[in-house]
Amino acid sequence: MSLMFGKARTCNIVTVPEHEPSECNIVILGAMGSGKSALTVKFLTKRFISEYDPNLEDTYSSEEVVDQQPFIVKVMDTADQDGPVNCERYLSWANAFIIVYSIDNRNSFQACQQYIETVTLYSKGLQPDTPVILLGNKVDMERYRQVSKADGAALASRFGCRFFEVSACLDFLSVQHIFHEVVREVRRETDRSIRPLFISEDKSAISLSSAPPLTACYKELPTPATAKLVTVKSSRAQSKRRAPTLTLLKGFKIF
Ligand SMILES: Nc1nc2c(ncn2[C@@H]2O[C@H](COP(=O)(O)OP(=O)(O)OP(=O)(O)O)[C@@H](O)[C@H]2O)c(=O)[nH]1
Repeated sequence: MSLMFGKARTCNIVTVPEHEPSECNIVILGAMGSGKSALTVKFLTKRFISEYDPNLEDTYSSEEVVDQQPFIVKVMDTADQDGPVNCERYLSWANAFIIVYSIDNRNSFQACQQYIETVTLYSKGLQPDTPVILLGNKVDMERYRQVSKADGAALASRFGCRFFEVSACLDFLSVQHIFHEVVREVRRETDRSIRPLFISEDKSAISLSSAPPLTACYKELPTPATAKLVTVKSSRAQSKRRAPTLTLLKGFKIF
């Protein structure tokens, strides 16, 4: 078991028995209203939510197949109210971060910088590296765009992050593609950190290409709610919104 809090991250690299999926913990960060929950639910259920409980924060789990390899993807949909505070709960748990802003809200973009700085500072020097993906959401709101694609790309490149734009309310495959790209990044980083080149006696380099599949670093807490059929285990507060909607999966109200 590795520690949940504190900077010293123990990397439990374990050999995965054949047929057992690897695990990948993804944390979604960003300003309130940027679309973190909508993206999470779209990925898990292929559906777009337009009303939700902004105080809910939980972790969901979904079985995914990425490049013919099974993964258990755990997604923590965070609910920070005022930027990155009390980040310990996710920093040491994450294998990757998706930092979301809304392209029609400049403030949400500015908030991303703080998140990127926080997570990159934390991850500096850790092995494997923790990929960070910057994601401009709500491209369906092009008319109201306040953050150009070039601005998004520039911020991402400043911190060495991948960058995408998407809409949680448009096609599912684009959203799924981003989550799968995150899994690929994590797998690449994990492979890079656990498959060093060995110099044999005759000085020729051989890689461990025949090594069995290995998991990403998986930290045991927090316990995820099981998803695909998502369940929500906890609420930090009662919902502020009381629209007459079908309440499905507890927190998420899907029209
Ligand atoms: N037009 C449009 N609206 C979106 C999109 N994604 C989310 N929304 C809407 O934006 C609002 C905020 O979305 P959420 O997913 O709840 O945002 P959040 O980042 O989880 O917000 P907090 O829980 O408050 O941190 C909701 O009204 C959503 O319906 C999108 O891609 N396009």
